[in-house]
Amino acid sequence: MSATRPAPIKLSELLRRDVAADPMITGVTADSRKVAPGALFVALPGSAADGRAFIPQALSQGAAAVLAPADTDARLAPLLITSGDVRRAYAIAARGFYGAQPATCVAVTGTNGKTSVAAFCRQIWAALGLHAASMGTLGVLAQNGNVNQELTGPGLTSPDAADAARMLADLAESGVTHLALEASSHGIDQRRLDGVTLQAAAFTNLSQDHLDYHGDMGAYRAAKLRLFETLLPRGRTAVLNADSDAYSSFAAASIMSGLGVMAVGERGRDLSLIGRRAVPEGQRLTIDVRGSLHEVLLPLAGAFQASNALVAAGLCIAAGETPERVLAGLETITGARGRLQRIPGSGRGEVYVDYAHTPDGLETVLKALRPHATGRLIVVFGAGGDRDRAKRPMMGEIAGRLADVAIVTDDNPRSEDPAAIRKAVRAACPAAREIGDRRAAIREAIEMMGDGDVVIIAGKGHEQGQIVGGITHPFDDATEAAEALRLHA
Ligand SMILES: CC(=O)N[C@H]1[C@@H](OP(=O)(O)OP(=O)(O)OC[C@H]2O[C@@H](n3ccc(=O)[nH]c3=O)[C@H](O)[C@@H]2O)O[C@H](CO)[C@@H](O)[C@@H]1O[C@H](C)C(=O)N[C@@H](C)C(=O)N[C@H](CCC(=O)O)C(=O)O
Ligand SMILES: Nc1ncnc2c1ncn2[C@@H]1O[C@H](COP(=O)(O)OP(=O)(O)OP(=O)(O)O)[C@@H](O)[C@H]1O
Ligand SMILES: N[C@H](CCC[C@H](N)C(=O)O)C(=O)O
Ligand SMILES: [Mg+2]
Repeated sequence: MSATRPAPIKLSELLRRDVAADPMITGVTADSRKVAPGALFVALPGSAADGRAFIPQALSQGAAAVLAPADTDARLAPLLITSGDVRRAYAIAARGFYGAQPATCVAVTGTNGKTSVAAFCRQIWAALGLHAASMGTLGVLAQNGNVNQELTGPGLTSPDAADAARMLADLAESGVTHLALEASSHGIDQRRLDGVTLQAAAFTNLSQDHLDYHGDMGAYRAAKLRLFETLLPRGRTAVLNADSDAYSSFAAASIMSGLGVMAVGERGRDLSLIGRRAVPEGQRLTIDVRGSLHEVLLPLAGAFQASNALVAAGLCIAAGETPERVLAGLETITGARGRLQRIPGSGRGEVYVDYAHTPDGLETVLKALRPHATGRLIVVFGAGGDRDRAKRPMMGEIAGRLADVAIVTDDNPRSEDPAAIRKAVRAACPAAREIGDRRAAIREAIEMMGDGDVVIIAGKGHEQGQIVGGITHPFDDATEAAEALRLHA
């Protein structure tokens, strides 16, 4: 991606407050290793380290000023500015420094479906002739007509605030006018997107994930609600999936925050899904847009993709496009990489790679594929290390109940003992097979696949590595599945 080099700006202008001295600031970063002369270093207390420990390093590398939490010792830096919400101050300063952003930015939050919704928005806008982009788990993808460009590769779902501000400025400079961002609960909680001006925001669903970070579902929901309560300016539109159990709390919070609510889904009153029929090319949707009926051929399978499609359509409408044009755009979309991705190459059954890594995601994808299996439904899955442990038996129970054959394998054990993770998963599906080596597990599933069987390889989707200890070993489910299909042709 082209590196935007904004002009230096006075510290007082950047922070919009009086300061003891007013140097010209040449960069904004929360990482001491990236400090260049003239930078504003933002010292953030984090989960693994306290950024204040790196103030001496930042100063020695030429930091012109330091922004830090309110309780920071003033003697730590010659020019120290404090803030009661230093992460928010960081995001706003980064935005101020980099300046530009695409004119229309929308954000989507929810446990599952963010990547899909962001990808759908980008494609709908591109189908309407707009220069569009998406930013999230798959990186930054830009689309202008039929030209697709991967500007950055997969990384955090919501990037660090300074990275996000720089990428938004780069996108604006390259002519992108419409951007859909994924807002992860970590990202919202850590204020990574507080500098982005949003035209609309959406919510897909809320189910269990990330309790290792948030502690309980109330705190997890509160993080997601912050997108509507704090980040989306009053008067704008919250696009909410009315089929989610959490809909009413998101609708109430949005109304209390002075937002308009666009309710979408089978129970949605604004974009209402009144009919859905599977066809070989995907599914035919009948959508009621405030009294006018529209037929849409969505070229994707699965009820959850219809739900994501409605949320994406709602966002594009809330951001200014007409329903007719947006619904026509839906007919052109393709699925996001690694989300219910069909791997070609078998005359016997069907093989899919999918990113289901939560209980609800796994249940949803198994239910979506069941109608495709005239034979058995075979699932290969695991659970991530250093992540929410309560998910493990829940995912095991779901696989045991909804699949005919479940194979428990490894999915990024990280610092944990892989066998212990598999044991926790299998506690709820004792009949499952256990094959720790993911390649062997995939080969076993494909070897046993017979006519009419469907194999689903869940959990890693687009990921290109298996993280064991601190090492990422190259690994790609789609490549492995294709190779296994070749071996067992
Ligand atoms: C728990 C978590 O979210 N951590 C993220 C967070 O780290 P942190 O603030 O806790 O940072 P830390 O490592 O404790 O360090 C504190 C501060 O010291 C600074 N530092 C550190 C070392 C040094 O030498 N110099 C220095 O200045 C760091 O830059 C940081 O500002 O901020 C960092 C910078 O933005 C992130 O890289 C880091 O992501 C870690 C690697 C991570 O794995 N995050 C995952 C859990 C995550 O955020 N996932 C979400 C959700 C995915 C989903 O949707 O399911 C995502 O948005 O991707
Ligand atoms: N609306 C939905 N409801 C339930 N499950 C879904 C939905 N959309 C997608 N999924 C499942 O969740 C998986 C992840 O989908 P997607 O990547 O779009 O979600 P995400 O919210 O971006 O995830 P992450 O938090 O990891 O970024 C999919 O592969 C699918 O199995
Ligand atoms: N954004 C999610 C992705 C999980 C993907 C799965 N493969 C795993 O490693 O658990 C997380 O970081 O929790
Ligand atoms: Mg995502």
